[in-house]
Amino acid sequence: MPRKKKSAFRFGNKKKKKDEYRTDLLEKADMANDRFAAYYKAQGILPEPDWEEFLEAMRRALPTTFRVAGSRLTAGILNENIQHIYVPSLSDAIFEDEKIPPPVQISWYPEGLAWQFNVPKKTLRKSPEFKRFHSFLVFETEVGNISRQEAVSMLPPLFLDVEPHHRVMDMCAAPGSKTAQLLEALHVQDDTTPMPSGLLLANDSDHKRTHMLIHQSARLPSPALIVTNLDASIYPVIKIPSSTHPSGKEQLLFDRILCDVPCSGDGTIRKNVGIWKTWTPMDGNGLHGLQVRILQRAMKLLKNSGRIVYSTCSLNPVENEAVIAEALGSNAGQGFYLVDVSNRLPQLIRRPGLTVWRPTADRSGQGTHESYDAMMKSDGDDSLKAKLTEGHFPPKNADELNLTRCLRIYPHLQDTGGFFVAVLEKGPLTPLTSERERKRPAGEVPEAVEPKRPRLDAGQVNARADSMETEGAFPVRPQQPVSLDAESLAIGQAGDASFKENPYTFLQANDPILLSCIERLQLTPQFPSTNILVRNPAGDAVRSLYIANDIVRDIVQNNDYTRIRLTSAGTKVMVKQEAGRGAEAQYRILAEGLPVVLPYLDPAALIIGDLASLKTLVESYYPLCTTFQGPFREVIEARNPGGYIVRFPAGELEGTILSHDLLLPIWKSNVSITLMIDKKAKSALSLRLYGSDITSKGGERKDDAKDTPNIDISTTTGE
Ligand SMILES: C[S@@+](CC[C@H](N)C(=O)[O-])C[C@H]1O[C@@H](n2cnc3c(N)ncnc32)[C@H](O)[C@@H]1O
Repeated sequence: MPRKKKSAFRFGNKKKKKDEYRTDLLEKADMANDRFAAYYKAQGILPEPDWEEFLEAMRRALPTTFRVAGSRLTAGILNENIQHIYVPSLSDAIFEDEKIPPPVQISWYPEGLAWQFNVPKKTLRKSPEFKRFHSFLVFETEVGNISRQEAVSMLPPLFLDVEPHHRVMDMCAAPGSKTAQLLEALHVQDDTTPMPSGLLLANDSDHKRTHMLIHQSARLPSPALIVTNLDASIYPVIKIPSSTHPSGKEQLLFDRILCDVPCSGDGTIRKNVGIWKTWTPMDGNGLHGLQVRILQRAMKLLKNSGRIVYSTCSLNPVENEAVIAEALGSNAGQGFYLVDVSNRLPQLIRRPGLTVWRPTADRSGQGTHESYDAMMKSDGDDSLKAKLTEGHFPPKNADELNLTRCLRIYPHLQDTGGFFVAVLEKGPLTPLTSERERKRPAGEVPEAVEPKRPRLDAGQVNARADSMETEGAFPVRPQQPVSLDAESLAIGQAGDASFKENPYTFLQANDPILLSCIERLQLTPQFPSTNILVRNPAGDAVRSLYIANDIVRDIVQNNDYTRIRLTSAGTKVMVKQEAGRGAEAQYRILAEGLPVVLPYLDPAALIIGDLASLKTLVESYYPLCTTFQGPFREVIEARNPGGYIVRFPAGELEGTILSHDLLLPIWKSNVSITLMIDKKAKSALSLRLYGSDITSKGGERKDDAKDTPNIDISTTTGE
């Protein structure tokens, strides 16, 4: 429940202005917690002179930050629009006699694609200069071209260095802001190769949240994406065909793994101000065990020479350096080490990881101990001592582990949230492990890699809120409990009957529906017919056809879908469309599936449009074919009812500039056509092209195209 706004007047005018940015006012005097102060001072996370500045920053509202997302081409165009149209138009903005600062680029984010601005929401909505920018942000966010994400939350994917051929796992992925970044990296060569050979396996143990993740990732539709719903700490072996043995299978190992683990989230206190009231050292203590097990599991799933990024939005060393140290300690001899990333993102101000810290099981934050032995020898309550393990404490070999290579980000350094990142790599095999590998018969899945049943932490763990949910994109409580119940722990080799999602089935390449689809849509012989899936128990081509790349197909075909709790695979590319009066239903290519299908579309199938026709299609929902002029009208009048792709060549008309060719799907009925993109995407396109939303609202018919079916142009996923 949002807190009731309290008056900010008692701070006087100057203070009031700063607090205007808050949506959830808690009086500044209440933004204090003795337990927090006692504990973090004892940890020595900062030099004493920095403490007040740090606390002051922790109490200020977080600036709005966003990232220009989506495909490289769209991102480039949008970023130029922000830089050359919106920023200049906002440079002299005055609101209530005060000059408002325009958005600025976040200095350390590559290619200037991330932005920060400190403007109260009220100003955004009321000031005319900001209103247009606000609409732009809203529409482009809706269509996935802009991701409102906390600046520090953008860091882990940057350190992961994902390439299009990598097999990547995002172990705790929901709601998916980092998954989106990883997908973008996987698709970075989309202009030439829209079907990357790599994989992104995004997982979350919370079923509801996996659906947020799917919704979120649908904004960058990918044939390389799989979503599963499992406990990452006991993630099962995924089998794929052996690369060396024709009929054998091998374990899927990953080149890159992101462990953005559940944490206490005290680094998000600037937006989750409720943490001020509730924080105790026990929040982090209780999560340490799960965090270690997730990281240890990731280490088992990593290829040699692979990379793991471990991150939290917590400042607590027990959730950070202690986890890294314990996981490295338990994998000694496996070639893991902390990577020195001090030369990466030079504009990012960071502090080194800690080598000493002082855990406590005392809720007051007092009674900290330098080591496990010291705690055990101390007077005090044994039941409290039992809450801490040796792993909560600094290891004796902290220097050897290079814990200072971890990154700590503090709010006062660059006006961000608090964050922790560690980059781990696995070097080449040690002689001992190489020997074991050599002895295993070719193609055999090693048994030892299946996770053991872990020791359970007492009670439940709290999943921390991440940027998207608290920024209002999803109505989820920030501290959602995730239970580690016996059932989820039992997922091993056997299927999971409690899993209720529909299975995916690949169509035969000679499936008659698929063949007729290929013929009607004029797809070339190179179209990957063996990579088309449907989602229903019978495996029938019902309403939607999905496409997956080869590695996704291998996973779906070689693993029981209930065992891996397969929640999503590949991306939807075609749907069956009712064709209206008397005509037969047929499949059409979805706008979001177009980038993947386009390379297989016979160029003769494309209709060439013009900028005047584009404007008509954007303005109205079902314009009659007779509304159009010239060659475009001739071509569409000659076509049978059905779905087509129109190429609008780059050009200029009456001040409207189309800088790149635009490809859009249309549906042609007997007498009218309609643009097959959803309303928000259409509004975003309109704003980009014409500077305002010229679309007719609500999709009412402005003509008498009575034969036009009511077309569902939503972009939701699922059958
Ligand atoms: C910090 S959030 C992840 C945020 C996400 N990476 C993003 O950028 O949007 C942690 C996530 O871990 C999930 N989680 C908690 N326990 C888990 C477990 N044992 N296995 C997998 N996911 C878990 C929670 O449901 C939550 O979505």
